[in-house]
Amino acid sequence: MNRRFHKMHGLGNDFVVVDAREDGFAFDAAGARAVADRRTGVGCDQLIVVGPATGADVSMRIWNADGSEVEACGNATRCVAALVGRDCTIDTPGGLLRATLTGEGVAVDMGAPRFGWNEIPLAYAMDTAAMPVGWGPLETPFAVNVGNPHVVFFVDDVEAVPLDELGRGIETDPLFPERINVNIAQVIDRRTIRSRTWERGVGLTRACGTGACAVAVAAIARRLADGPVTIHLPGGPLAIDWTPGGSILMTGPATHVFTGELDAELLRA
Ligand SMILES: N[C@@H](CCC[C@H](N)C(=O)O)C(=O)O
Repeated sequence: MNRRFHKMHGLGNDFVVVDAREDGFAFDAAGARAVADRRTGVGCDQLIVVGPATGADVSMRIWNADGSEVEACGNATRCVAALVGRDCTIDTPGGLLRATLTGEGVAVDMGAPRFGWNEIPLAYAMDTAAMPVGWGPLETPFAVNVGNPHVVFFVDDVEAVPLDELGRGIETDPLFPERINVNIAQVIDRRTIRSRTWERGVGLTRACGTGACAVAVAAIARRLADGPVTIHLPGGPLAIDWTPGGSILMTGPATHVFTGELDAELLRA
């Protein structure tokens, strides 16, 4: 039997969203890879399954294009709220999130960031606010877990960094036992930052919502910026607010692109 899906975007971060609130249908790694494959499947950065929940309005599961199941996806969280069509709570593997529909998009309370080396996680103890490590021109990153693991490198010009060449080596470095999302950030002024992300399990994407949260937290914690900060990603801007000790608030658009059907063959992958 074919299954309906929604192609949705969060600033060009590209999702296949399956609404399984009625039957709780789920994928496995092979099924997720088959759907995400841009040659033989539908193609997406992440496969998202919205399911029933206890203690929340809905649940959300997230698979990267390589089939890895992960804890958080900021851009897809806004898409799920837009699909639900009202303010809602969303149970994710990274924690319970609250989403509010605004006039122009969706605001999500992404919870409090975590900074402990074993909470990122890293393979061994070190200062996560200025890690004494480097890969080529990228040095001394800030590490933070915003539901999923990120490092942020501050650079002079995000366009000048060959993130396509450096990303995979950093993502898979043994220093990161669960791999890592890699962000580069250029501070324009205290309320404006440009950023690009190499996503764990995907590669370069047009936008990464949790990446934008990580960049804003890193910039505010290093006293390079003040919240609220606008993070300019290749796919467009996201507003992020955070006060040390508090939760991260992410506000941005969620776009419904089209509705389609997953071929039954793909579901048997
Ligand atoms: N696109 C996402 C992040 C998706 C998960 C990430 N690749 C990971 O492996 O943690 C976002 O908008 O946050």
